[in-house]
Amino acid sequence: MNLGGEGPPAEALRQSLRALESLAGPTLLIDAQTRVLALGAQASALLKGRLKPGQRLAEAFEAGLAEKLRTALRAHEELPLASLEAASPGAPSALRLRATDLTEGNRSGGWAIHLAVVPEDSGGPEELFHGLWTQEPHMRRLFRTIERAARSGASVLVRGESGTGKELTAHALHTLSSRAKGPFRAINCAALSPSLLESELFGHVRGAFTGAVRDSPGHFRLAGGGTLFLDEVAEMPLELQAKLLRVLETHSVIPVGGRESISVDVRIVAATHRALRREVEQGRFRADLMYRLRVVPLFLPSLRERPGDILPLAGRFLKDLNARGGRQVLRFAAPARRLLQEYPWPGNVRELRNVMEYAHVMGEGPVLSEAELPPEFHEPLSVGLKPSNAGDTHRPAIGAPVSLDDIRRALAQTQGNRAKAAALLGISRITLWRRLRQDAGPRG
Ligand SMILES: Nc1ncnc2c1ncn2[C@@H]1O[C@H](COP(=O)(O)OP(=O)(O)OP(=O)(O)O)[C@@H](O)[C@H]1O
Repeated sequence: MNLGGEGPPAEALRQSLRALESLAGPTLLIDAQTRVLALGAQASALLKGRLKPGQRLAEAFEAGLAEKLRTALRAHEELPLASLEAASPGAPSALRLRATDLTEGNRSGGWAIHLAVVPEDSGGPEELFHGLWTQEPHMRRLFRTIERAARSGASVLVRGESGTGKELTAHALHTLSSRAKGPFRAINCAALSPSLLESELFGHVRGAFTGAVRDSPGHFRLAGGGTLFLDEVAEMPLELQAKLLRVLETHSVIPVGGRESISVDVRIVAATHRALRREVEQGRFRADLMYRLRVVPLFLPSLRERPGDILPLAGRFLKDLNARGGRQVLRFAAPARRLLQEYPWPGNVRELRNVMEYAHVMGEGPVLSEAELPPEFHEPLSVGLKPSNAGDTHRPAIGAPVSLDDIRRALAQTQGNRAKAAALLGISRITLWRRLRQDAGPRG
């Protein structure tokens, strides 16, 4: 086994792998080029010796899976980043892969890949948990983690793409906590200008700025005894991050324009679609605040990563729509099922609900056909919505000009929400607005 000159001694590595396997199950380590560095005994047995150190993943798995895996690995997630299912050749079951990025700073460390066998029919028992429905075992395990985190009272950071249920999760954490009788307040840090966000969060005193005609308590005080949900926390400007950290450390706020600090008793649940660790590395987020917020990190998988949930969830939304009267949809036509299953769902469950509403209204009769699905289902993937992978694939390189196409894609992905689209692209709302106006200019 050649691990290169700098690697750990083979025996130490074998021991680490043994330990890893006893904690996380079958595990293998690969380098940045997806070449296998080492396999644990469990992984080796599971793969029936098909994969050997030195081999690339593509040599052991069918081409489609190797490509999917590479795409997921390139996305550079900090937590279990992808569950990829594929028929493992020669076996009646499917293999699920979860990868953890081992990169430290600029030094690419490759990935640890954890393997699990899932039965061909992975549809396990279903569960509806505080508005979140699933039949995916991984999601059900997440629900148990939410229950435990709720009881602990620790700060929770929820990570997931738009529409994956971050706010529902925050609400569940509140409802299941000892603060359930207190208020639940939510604020979207991407939707407000920095000064408005500051006064909305921390409050202001009368006369603090033009228009401040009376004192305002701010969300921290309004959420007293309860939970404050800070959505899209990564979009918070650095100076406000410093102020937020101070509030969390001192348990007190000083309203804008005020002198007195006022004590507050609030549990924070924060959410973001970004990898906070990467934001910290790039100087956009304070490391001390990240550690403060992510005492318990929770990762909500995208709908693409739990394809078994797509059709049952679509069916549930249709049932709700049928119950309103009017059209009664009883089943999907086979091509519609296929399109729903293959679509990348950049807007996740929220988008699925909207698509079902559209189709329910647009069509007639008991069978929902592919023609009733919205236009994006009939465009080639290259011009339609691509999987967003936490939105970051649509973010142009820093300093690169943002094209109108980038803006259109981001707007489609955020269902027309300009603040979120601008945040996704890493530009200000004003720049986004100007760019759209420039485009509209010649036409009127
Ligand atoms: N697992 C799920 N089961 C049923 N409905 C879901 C599920 N996940 C999300 N939804 C639906 O999607 C909607 C959006 O959920 P939520 O607001 O929690 O997402 P979010 O991740 O906070 O989105 P955003 O980041 O865009 O604010 C919910 O109102 C609900 O209808």
